Amino acid sequence: MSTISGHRFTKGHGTENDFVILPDPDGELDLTAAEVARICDRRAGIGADGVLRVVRAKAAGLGDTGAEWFMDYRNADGSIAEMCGNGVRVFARYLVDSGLAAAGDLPVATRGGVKAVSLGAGGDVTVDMGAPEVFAESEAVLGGTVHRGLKVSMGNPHLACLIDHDVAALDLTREPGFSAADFPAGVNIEFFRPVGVRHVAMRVHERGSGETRSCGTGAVATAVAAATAEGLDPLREGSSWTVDVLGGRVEVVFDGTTSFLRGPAVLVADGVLR
Ligand SMILES: N[C@@H](CCC[C@H](N)C(=O)O)C(=O)O
Repeated sequence: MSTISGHRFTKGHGTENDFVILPDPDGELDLTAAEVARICDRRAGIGADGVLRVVRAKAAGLGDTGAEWFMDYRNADGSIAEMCGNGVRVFARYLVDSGLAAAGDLPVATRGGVKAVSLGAGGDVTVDMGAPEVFAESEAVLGGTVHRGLKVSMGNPHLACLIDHDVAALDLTREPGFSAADFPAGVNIEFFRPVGVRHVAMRVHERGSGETRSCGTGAVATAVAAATAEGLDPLREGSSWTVDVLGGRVEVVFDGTTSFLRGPAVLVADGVLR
């Protein structure tokens, strides 16, 4: 197994949820949590919310999933997560821009299942995020205030809390409190407020990464909670949502069967790790 020293990387982001992309087609990189944390360090490293290791599904030991590529996603603290909605869009952009896949429709294997990603002629990338799993309500505690929220799984765990004031006023420098009984593996916590018709503003504290400027799975979980708060059933009724995040805007569509996430995915730099 090789070390990461001398390894090539690409930096990219989706609405400023940023990632270091490590190409490892043959699965030779034995990436440790400490190495990921060092890469993601914003002062001593390159800086990112997470790492996307690009590995052939076969080399990752996956059976026949129908996807040639596996997104090995890691949070900034080195922990592993099942899914990353912005990450998989940036991952697909990387595959296409580096000639590893053709534009159009592209299946990508993740720990949360195979996701169908499509890259059109413009800069936006859309991913079929699958049907959200909706559970009961739970609570987050922020600055001594208890916020009720909806527990949603997008492959990874979310608690989406509707609040009644501007999301800009929130202090997310520290992890909000949550029920360890409801979320034994930790949770990504979204706070959102309606700002228009089927249009919400959201901020997020991500498990393993802290506050980020966007979260794709979180945007879908938020749209689920916003639709539910309006008396809609996002699993059965179609609706489209605009989600404003600190790093821009993404769109979420429910078609009665599945959910789609659309937004920009941008590559900004290439380099070599020392
Ligand atoms: N930013 C991602 C989610 C990344 C994983 C998350 N921090 C977790 O631990 O579940 C997204 O765009 O979905």
